[in-house]
Amino acid sequence: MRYVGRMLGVGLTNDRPFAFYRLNSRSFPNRRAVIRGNEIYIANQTETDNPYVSYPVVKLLENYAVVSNGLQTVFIAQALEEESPRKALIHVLDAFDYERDDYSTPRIAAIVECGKARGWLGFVGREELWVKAIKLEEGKAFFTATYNVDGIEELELSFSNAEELAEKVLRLEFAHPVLAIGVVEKENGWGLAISP
Ligand SMILES: NC(=O)c1ncn([C@@H]2O[C@H](COP(=O)(O)O)[C@@H](O)[C@H]2O)c1NC=O
Repeated sequence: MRYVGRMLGVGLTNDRPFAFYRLNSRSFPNRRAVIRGNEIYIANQTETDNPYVSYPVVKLLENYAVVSNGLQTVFIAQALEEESPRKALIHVLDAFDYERDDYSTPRIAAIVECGKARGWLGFVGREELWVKAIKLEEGKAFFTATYNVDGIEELELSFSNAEELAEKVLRLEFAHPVLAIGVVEKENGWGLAISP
């Protein structure tokens, strides 16, 4: 089974944008996701000095939802107060750059906007930095990942709420699943769910 490390995506269902995150991990499988107000944190449960395994993974703003695999989540959210999603991703991913670990693990990020059939994905690795605005299509998701995904891939996803999205994402066939998070635009804001 393919190992993609951390993966995140954006999509559209029932005319509303959604985003998801799936944490796959070979080295640090003992992790939890914790909702605190309008943010979700990944908390590693074992003793380590690795600085990359506990981090804010989701931040919700009134009009945007930001998802990423590291500390950049909060900086992207902050940049969105002044800049477009495209500029926010370019500036923050360029500033943070890839992780200085044994794998030069890329930093990845996604943004969706309330009421818009548009999403943004970004990636910074050792060899490349890219940001793409994506026209979302009903029933489809577009995702990227830290390892073994070339750019952006598509998959079919249909669900009726954030819980079901998180469950379906966790069932996708990629190796070493730990947890999944669903973020869905609702009538009055964002819905969040974590699986398991
Ligand atoms: N964000 C994360 O959840 C995360 N988990 C692991 N990493 C980094 O990636 C390295 C490889 O981890 P793994 O073997 O679990 O794929 C880890 O040593 C760590 O530096 C992460 N950094 C980026 O994805």
